[in-house]
Amino acid sequence: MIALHIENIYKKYQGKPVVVDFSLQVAPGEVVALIGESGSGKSTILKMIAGFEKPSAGQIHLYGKTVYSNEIFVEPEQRQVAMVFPYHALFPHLSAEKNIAFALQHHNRRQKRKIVEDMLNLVGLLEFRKHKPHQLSSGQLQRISLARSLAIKPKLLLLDEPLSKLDVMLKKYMREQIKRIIQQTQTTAILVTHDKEDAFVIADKVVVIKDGVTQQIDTPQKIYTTPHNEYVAHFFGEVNFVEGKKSCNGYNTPLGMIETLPTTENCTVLIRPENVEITTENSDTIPVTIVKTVFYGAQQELTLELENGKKITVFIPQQQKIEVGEQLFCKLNAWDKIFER
Ligand SMILES: Nc1ncnc2c1ncn2[C@@H]1O[C@H](COP(=O)(O)OP(=O)(O)OP(=O)(O)O)[C@@H](O)[C@H]1O
Repeated sequence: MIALHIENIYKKYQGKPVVVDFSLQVAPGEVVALIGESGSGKSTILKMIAGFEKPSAGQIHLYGKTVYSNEIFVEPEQRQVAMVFPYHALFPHLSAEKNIAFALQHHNRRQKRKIVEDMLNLVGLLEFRKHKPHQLSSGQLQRISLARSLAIKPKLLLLDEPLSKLDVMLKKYMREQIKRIIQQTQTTAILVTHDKEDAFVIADKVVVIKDGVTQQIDTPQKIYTTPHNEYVAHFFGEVNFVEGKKSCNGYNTPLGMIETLPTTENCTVLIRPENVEITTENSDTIPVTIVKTVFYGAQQELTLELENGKKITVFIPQQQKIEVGEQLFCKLNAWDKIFER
């Protein structure tokens, strides 16, 4: 059984395509993150799943039932889909428990009390049940909002940038809380984010979108280690690209020989900053000049200039003392991916 099956949906606004031939299958209990730059069409996809927007073409099925096609449009309230927004959107005059109970219009009092208590326990806020929104912190508000969405046992939970308004420390904590709560309730969920850590920590599967077009659908590990293209590689952190030319036992690059079986004349090699080492050793190494250093706490980021003028970014431990202007050497410890051309 597939929980959510999206087939080739398109969306245009004023003639401009914002979602192009988007397809996705989500298994029950799976958590999928849609990630992309601002304006890439993520929220539009979420709105089409919820039924707040109609696709220009394509089909959407929820647990085998078609909720959108040329002939069919199931209203949002009939889809059993819940949505969590970055702004918690709780009623300010109602307590936490009443906000959660509000979603449970079709239950009797006893059922309501039980579900509300279960939900407050789930999000770890039972003792705050009588608090009104203004008496709760941002993280607590977001957890109550999640509890309210989950109270109706939705077939699908849609999370639109739920952590974007939180500070860094709270974001990290809430990421883990959301993951735990979703796992514990075995909820099928789609998360929209532009933060790679949200996607990597919370999701089982990540969809990278650029200008409405899917670039890759994969596990977080595969997205990071085997990106389909240079855009995906770039999106998930600092990367270097160097040009390679075919030679008898690999590709020749400005960072040395990459030993592999060359299949094309030219290639671009993806090298992550952690795979380049700085050394004073001048044999089997490449001479470089340090042109920039940036302190990031546990590590520092260096910009190196090769003899041909090409600049490379590397990360080194904070303890290694290196100054701008120093002439040193670098060594390639590993390469990440070859894009053949
Ligand atoms: N109702 C609308 N009418 C016209 N254009 C719209 C409408 N809603 C969204 N758009 C446009 O569609 C494109 C995709 O918007 P969308 O909100 O889906 O992107 P997003 O990836 O979610 O961005 P963000 O991360 O900033 O929320 C944008 O160019 C946006 O301006």
